[in-house]
Amino acid sequence: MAKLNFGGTEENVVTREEFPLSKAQDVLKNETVAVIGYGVQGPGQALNQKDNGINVIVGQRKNSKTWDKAIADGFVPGETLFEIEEALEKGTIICYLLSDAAQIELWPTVKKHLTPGKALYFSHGFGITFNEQTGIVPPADVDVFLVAPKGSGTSLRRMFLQGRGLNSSFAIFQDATGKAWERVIALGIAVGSGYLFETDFKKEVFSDLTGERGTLMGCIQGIFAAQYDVLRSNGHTPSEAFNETVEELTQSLMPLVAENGMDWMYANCSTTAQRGALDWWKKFRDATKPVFEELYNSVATGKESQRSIDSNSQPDYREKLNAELAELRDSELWQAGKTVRSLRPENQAVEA
Ligand SMILES: NC(=O)c1ccc[n+]([C@@H]2O[C@H](COP(=O)([O-])OP(=O)(O)OC[C@H]3O[C@@H](n4cnc5c(N)ncnc54)[C@H](O)[C@@H]3O)[C@@H](O)[C@H]2O)c1
Ligand SMILES: CC(C)(O)[C@@H](O)C(=O)O
Ligand SMILES: [Mg+2]
Ligand SMILES: [Mg+2]
Repeated sequence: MAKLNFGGTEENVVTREEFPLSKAQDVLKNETVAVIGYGVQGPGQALNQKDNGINVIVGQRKNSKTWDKAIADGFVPGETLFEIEEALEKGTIICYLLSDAAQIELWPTVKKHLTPGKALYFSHGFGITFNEQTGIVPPADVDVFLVAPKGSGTSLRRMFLQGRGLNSSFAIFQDATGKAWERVIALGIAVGSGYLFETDFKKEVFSDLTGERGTLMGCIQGIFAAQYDVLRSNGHTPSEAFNETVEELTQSLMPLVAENGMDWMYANCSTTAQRGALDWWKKFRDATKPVFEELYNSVATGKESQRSIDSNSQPDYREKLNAELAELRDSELWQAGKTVRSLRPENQAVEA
């Protein structure tokens, strides 16, 4: 494993150079990787493994939309697509990719099929870390590890098809066979990770829950809404407010940050903008830091996981979720966004 310097701290990472696909294929050549669940991560990970020449099968409930999606994606019933129990029986590595709440319900069935030497793979530290809430306690004679792609399963697949790779963290919770390390790294490469950085189950779930509730999803929508509202209440049009809040960020400035960091993006804006941004960023940091402290505490005390379990296990979960998503979709901000997106030249019909 290479040790790299991350801003002054040395950390372990595994690159594709160190662990090429050919090595992953060799490690996994006698394994049957059973991907259980075909929601968001399931398709990304299963398809990337299939395209990478790994012996992968999918376990999914028959007569479900995602069963049909798996067929449309090229998995063949009776050959590479099975009912969940059949896939659990055939798999030597079980990739447990149901939603975190659904993993609780299916756990007794999964456990039954975890015979000695098999491996249980997660993409999140949730089930194991919060085992008092989930009841997920694996037998001692199986390997237990995770590869957690740091992004949506949709991006994992898209980036793979573009010849790129999303980065993932990996962790080993239990090494029963003595081969957990090569198995987990091989899987990490096979699912399309660009590189893998080391963590443990608890750190993965604490950081992941914080990130998605924070800057990645929750906080960003919150600050978009706040700035948009201020602009609108001061008489700015929806198009101006949206462009100055969201469109410029996603289309122009964040790609520059992704390429070369925040200072470089600042350096490529006007001296006027630089002055203002440098004056204001610490004020925003100080205003939001207490909220992030509250959030981390809510994660670390198990409040967030319990809330996810309680709400995501309800039978009308999908309907309630759709209503909450509709509230966002129908808001003026995102309706303005829809029009703005339609105006991007690449989204306009080509003129004859
Ligand atoms: N969504 C992502 O992009 C993402 C990113 C990183 C990690 N993860 C982790 O990956 C894992 C899978 O997440 P996901 O978002 O792909 O899951 P998901 O919510 O898309 O659900 C996956 C599958 O679970 C099935 N399912 C739901 N309830 C079921 C039940 N009771 N019995 C049988 N099947 C059931 C659904 O049909 C679906 O096919 C989770 O641990 C999650 O935290 C997800
Ligand atoms: C894609 C995310 C937000 O990184 C993931 O953590 C998830 O739970 O979907
Ligand atoms: Mg997450
Ligand atoms: Mg995440």
